[in-house]
Amino acid sequence: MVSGGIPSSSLTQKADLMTAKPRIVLSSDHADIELRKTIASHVADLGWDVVDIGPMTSESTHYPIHGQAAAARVASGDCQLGILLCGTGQGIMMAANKVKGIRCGVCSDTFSARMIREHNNANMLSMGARVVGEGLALDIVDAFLNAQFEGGRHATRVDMIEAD
Ligand SMILES: O=C[C@H](O)[C@H](O)[C@H](O)COP(=O)(O)O
Repeated sequence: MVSGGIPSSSLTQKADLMTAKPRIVLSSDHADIELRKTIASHVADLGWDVVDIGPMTSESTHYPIHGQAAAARVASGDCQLGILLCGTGQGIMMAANKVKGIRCGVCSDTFSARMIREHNNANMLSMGARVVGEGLALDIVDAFLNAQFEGGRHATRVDMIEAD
């Protein structure tokens, strides 16, 4: 079927793009998979397409595996943003930041969560599941998701981070 010279398949693809939800990847180690599931539900309620790559059990695991797997989803463009959890948020953040194109910060407060996007154009947020409680974690997530990169002088600095 052709409408106005444009194949209907193209129109469908365009409509899909216009209605597509932004996608976010979540991962953690074993420190608190329940908090990760709570965050996943919260972020889905905010309208995000949530890709929760686990782990799905609390069996002891290694945070570099999960941090780098999630980071790869962001670096590839499959997901726009990512949220990570481990005991402190530190180890999984370090692992994620080894992936080129990833700017991940650990946050225990909402001000930092806003600023890592406004100034640092962070594309991943990490939190310590043994540091923050559920209420604060959700506030931190909201602050991160609601903030926008300001560009300008901050873009110059982020470009310096990204330079080889
Ligand atoms: O930065 C590392 C994270 O906090 C880990 O979640 C933590 O080291 C795991 O410790 P454990 O194996 O004693 O649960």
